[in-house]
Amino acid sequence: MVFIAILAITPRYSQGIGGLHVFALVWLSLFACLSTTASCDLYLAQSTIPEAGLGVFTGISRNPGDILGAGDVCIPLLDPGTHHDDLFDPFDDFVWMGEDMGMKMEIESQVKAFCPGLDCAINCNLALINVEKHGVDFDDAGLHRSQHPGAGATTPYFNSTTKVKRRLPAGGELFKDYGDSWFTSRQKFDGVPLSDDFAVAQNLVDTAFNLGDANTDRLHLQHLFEDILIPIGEIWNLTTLKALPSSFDEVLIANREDIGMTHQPNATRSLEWLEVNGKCIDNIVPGRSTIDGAGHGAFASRNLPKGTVVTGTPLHHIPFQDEFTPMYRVVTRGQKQYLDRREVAGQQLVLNYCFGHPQTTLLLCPYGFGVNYINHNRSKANVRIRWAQNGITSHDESWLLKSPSEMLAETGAHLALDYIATRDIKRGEELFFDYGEGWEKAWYEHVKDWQSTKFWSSMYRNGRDWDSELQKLPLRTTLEALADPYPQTIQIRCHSILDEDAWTNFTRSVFEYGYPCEILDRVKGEDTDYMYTVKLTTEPHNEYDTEFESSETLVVNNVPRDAIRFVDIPRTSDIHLRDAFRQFIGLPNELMPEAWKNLKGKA
Ligand SMILES: C[S@@+](CC[C@H](N)C(=O)[O-])C[C@H]1O[C@@H](n2cnc3c(N)ncnc32)[C@H](O)[C@@H]1O
Repeated sequence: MVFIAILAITPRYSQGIGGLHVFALVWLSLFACLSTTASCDLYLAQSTIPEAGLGVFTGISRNPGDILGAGDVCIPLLDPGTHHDDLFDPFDDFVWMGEDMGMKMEIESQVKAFCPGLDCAINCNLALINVEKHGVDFDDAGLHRSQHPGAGATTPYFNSTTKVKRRLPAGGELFKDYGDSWFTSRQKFDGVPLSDDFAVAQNLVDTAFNLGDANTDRLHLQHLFEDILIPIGEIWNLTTLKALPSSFDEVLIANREDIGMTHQPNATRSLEWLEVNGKCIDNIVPGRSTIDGAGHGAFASRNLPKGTVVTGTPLHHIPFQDEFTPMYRVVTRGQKQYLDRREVAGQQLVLNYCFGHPQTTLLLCPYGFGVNYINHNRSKANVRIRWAQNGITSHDESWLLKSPSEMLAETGAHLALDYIATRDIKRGEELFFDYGEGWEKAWYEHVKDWQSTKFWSSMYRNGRDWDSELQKLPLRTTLEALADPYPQTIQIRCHSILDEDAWTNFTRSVFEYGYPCEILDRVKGEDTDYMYTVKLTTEPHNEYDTEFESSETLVVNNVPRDAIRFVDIPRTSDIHLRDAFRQFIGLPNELMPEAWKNLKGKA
């Protein structure tokens, strides 16, 4: 997403071929790619949008509804704007609202979601949105805080997938909608057409064609577009005019299909080009690790002969780790909570997913596909890492000569790693690499220290587990809960659609949160489940929710159980555990450049 859409300067394909032929040629050339067998279903390669960095391409044609990608992790970044100095945020252009990834209840303030893989690498082209976010699952991989030293050390938000919205030819670049505000909030995109501009331009094309018989009036139409509207668009800096097709051939395509299709040729690369210049990114599927307590792991999706580049990953650079990963203590004064910046209470979970080295302050966080699932195992290691080839997947060798301070000025990916199979790997085998001696030592020490405290939390269950376990039991009223309370880590929330005649049930998706509510009463009909009377407190206007200006209390009757759910209280989930394991992955000594060693002699 430093990978950016710069629609205004996207070059158009050449003009001057007869309209209908152009249309046929477009599709012929797009689907000619199909005759070549792709060895890979998804590639990472230079975007077709100029200056937009990397992009993701499909190796096969896709239809609406197809699910792409094996599903990557999503890592919560807790209140990052508060915990770290705002001077440098390497993740800024690469994160989603935590709320959209099911993370809203992690803390009461802002949570952002760092979702490597497709979520990080797909660019936005507002004229040709062809994919959308499909969903994230929640699964703590069976790591219970009373039994596993690994509880809270891995993200439970995983399997983040992407769905196809419109037909894609083999070789087509994927584009997701970042929303108009992503463009309007960045000065460099001033004058870029927004989604409404494309809608109006499409309407203009369709209206012009509807004015008369397209065959008899064709010359008039051609004149209208070529001699009037397109030149006016070049003179006047109107975004709607810029959204119009740039030739009459394209107008014909826009009328026959839609404006998006006029952008498809420029957004498509040949499979031969992708094989040479891209990196295959679908060799990995996630699953529960075969290592007890390690959470999820990465598995080979196909046989991978020794020497195969299993995957490649660009890296976010954090020049000074201490300015990004520490989390400060939260102090409560009256009704308000403050961060005490004098006391570091822990580290952001993302640390466990990044590479570091004791001799440098630099942290490198991979956002490639599936790489964040690969666990440590020295004896069973079947992949190793090496620097990517210069110029491929954003790797710039000159960055191996820069000091961490010199990296401060720039965000975006400038370094990249390849993961190489060190032996033949069979489809379905778990992938491992060596995180290094430092990591292993830290892990064993953590396991040793952790064991003494494991009994205190044996009763803990997260809100989602409570919700499904108590699904069939009547909910306790507030009075009953005084005598028989629910655990202090959970709260009850009711669906936010308040119309009593149309109660909307929670779908159990991770994205719905509702409002805090109390159960005042319940009644059971003869043939019906319990219905509840609830007191619901709407949440005041905040950046996510514009419905209520201030908090209101409402009593609602006849609320079904499916419109009520248990949710974690903020800051109580496993990732907030004080003794959760935090340790970066060791960058091997042989990959560690001298220029980065700003802690040499101090460590
Ligand atoms: C890059 S993540 C690997 C993916 C992770 N297992 C997950 O579920 O998201 C690194 C973290 O995985 C866990 N891990 C990796 N290898 C492990 C091992 N051999 N034993 C225990 N935990 C391991 C640790 O919590 C580590 O900090």
